[in-house]
Amino acid sequence: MTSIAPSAQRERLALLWRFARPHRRSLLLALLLGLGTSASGLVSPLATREVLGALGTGKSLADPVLLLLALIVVGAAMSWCQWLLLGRLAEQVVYDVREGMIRRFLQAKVLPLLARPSGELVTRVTSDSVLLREAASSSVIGLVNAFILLIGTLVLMAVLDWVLALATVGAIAVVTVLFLVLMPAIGVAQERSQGALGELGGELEGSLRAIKTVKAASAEPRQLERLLEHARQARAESVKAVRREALVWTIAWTGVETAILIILGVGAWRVDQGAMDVPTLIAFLLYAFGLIGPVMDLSQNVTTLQTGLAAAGRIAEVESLEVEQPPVVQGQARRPDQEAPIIELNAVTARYAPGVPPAVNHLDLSIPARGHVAIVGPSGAGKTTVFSLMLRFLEPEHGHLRLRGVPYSELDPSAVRRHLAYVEQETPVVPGTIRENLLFSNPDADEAEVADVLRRIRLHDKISELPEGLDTRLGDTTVSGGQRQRIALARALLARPAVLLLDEATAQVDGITEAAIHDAVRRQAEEGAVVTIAHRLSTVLDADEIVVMEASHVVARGTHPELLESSPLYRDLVDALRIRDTL
Ligand SMILES: Nc1ncnc2c1ncn2[C@@H]1O[C@H](COP(=O)(O)OP(=O)(O)OP(=O)(O)O)[C@@H](O)[C@H]1O
Repeated sequence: MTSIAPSAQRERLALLWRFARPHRRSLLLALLLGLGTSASGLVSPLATREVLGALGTGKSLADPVLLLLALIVVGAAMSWCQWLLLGRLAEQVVYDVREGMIRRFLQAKVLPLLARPSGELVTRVTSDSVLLREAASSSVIGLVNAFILLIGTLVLMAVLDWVLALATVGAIAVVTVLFLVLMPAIGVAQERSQGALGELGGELEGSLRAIKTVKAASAEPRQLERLLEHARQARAESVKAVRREALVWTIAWTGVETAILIILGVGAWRVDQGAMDVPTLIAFLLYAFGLIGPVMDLSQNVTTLQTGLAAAGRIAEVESLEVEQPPVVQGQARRPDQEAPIIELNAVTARYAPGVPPAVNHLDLSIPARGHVAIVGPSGAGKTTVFSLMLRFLEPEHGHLRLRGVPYSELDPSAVRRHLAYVEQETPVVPGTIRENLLFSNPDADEAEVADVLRRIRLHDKISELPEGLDTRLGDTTVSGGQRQRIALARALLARPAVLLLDEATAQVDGITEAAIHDAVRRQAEEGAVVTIAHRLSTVLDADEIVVMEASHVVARGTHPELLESSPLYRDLVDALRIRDTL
């Protein structure tokens, strides 16, 4: 039988407690209410005995009957309050867990985050958090409550008749041992099921994003099979958990039934012997039936706790995502040097994982505060890596980057990024309207600025024609690739960046988009710095300096005419661009 290591169990219990701890006052109150409800339940059989004992003796029944009624009302009121309290608390726990995970995602280092399927991460926020809900709130209370109720019932049973009580304890001890043996496997199966569900989420999200490719490749049946395989795995593991749960429940139920039968048999014998009266036997039987509640509660809550522990493990994994750290600066922070290049890379070496070849190697690059630097090079040369370094998605292994002379290591990642605007090659739109997309990097830009930038990228008329104008909602497919690029460029320009980083699309763009990008780059280069990863001849020709990269090194730099003279690789690249541009 597979089981979770006890140390991991303890860690997860500690984690569960961490989620519950901020609410310990509410938990304590809920526990007290639960105990109150249980106490009123425990007194009821004794009051019943009084009622039964008074029968035929001529004593008034009013007092014990009123007591019984009062116990029922008070018990019900306390149980209602506890329900509300725990329900609210459970939702708060779910919210806290979700908030923690969402924060972690947004603060995490970019590349490790991107390395994980996003759909899989989403399921941790949406579904694992729900599984934690009951575990971190009602199940703990339920366990304590049921345990106390169980002990209380057994004590009162012992007060009534210790021989019968001993027989009951024997039956319960057998059930408890079976419980402890069977329980951990439920947690394992639950965790595997949640894991398979997470993988399904990741794969499904990827498949939906690439749905055009899936259909164009007529790969629906294969993709369906892959997706359903994950769903089947989730089902198989859940069925395993259900089988265990069914066994546990059946054992619990049979244990209680057996205990009742034993009580009935032994009790009848003791009444027959004159060692016990009938009202006491009835009260005892009421307690025995009353045991069903706590025993079932115990098994239910232990199951919930196991599920919660499995979810806590998956949630804890999210916490292992490294976050971007602010720098540790000793002494006075260095002041920017206005004369220094806006960005400088000195002897920078970086790799994506230990042991793999460096993606850039001993790289020197200086970006002046004004002008346009184009980076060209064959695929895999390291061009995008240079951008990732500038944006601090990747940290160098050796060497330094500087922003206006201040080492990156002394700056907060967000302080660096405030000076940069980045237009990705795929130019994703963010969820929301065109306006929200445009104002994404500078929410304070006013209407006039927005209109000016839209004119510059030749989208003003197009957007004005839309019935909802700037408030039109954008989806990945509602705008053309060229329009998406222009929106992304407008978003970057509105941020009024010191450096515009533009990763040009490799796909053909329409004439309007090409001209719009060209004009925007030229104008931006007059006011600030532009660095492009150039895939178009017009962009290369426009650059003040061209940097040629090959196999993680800079192999040549200069102007277009200089490089045509000096660099055979550059000549080949330009020929390839020329051929592509004329296609
Ligand atoms: N996230 C990543 N994880 C691991 N390796 C990566 C990652 N991104 C890039 N690489 C590797 O680093 C090297 C440089 O890649 P980079 O993306 O910088 O090249 P590029 O010149 O931009 O190529 P392209 O023009 O095809 O985009 C390649 O060998 C690539 O396989």
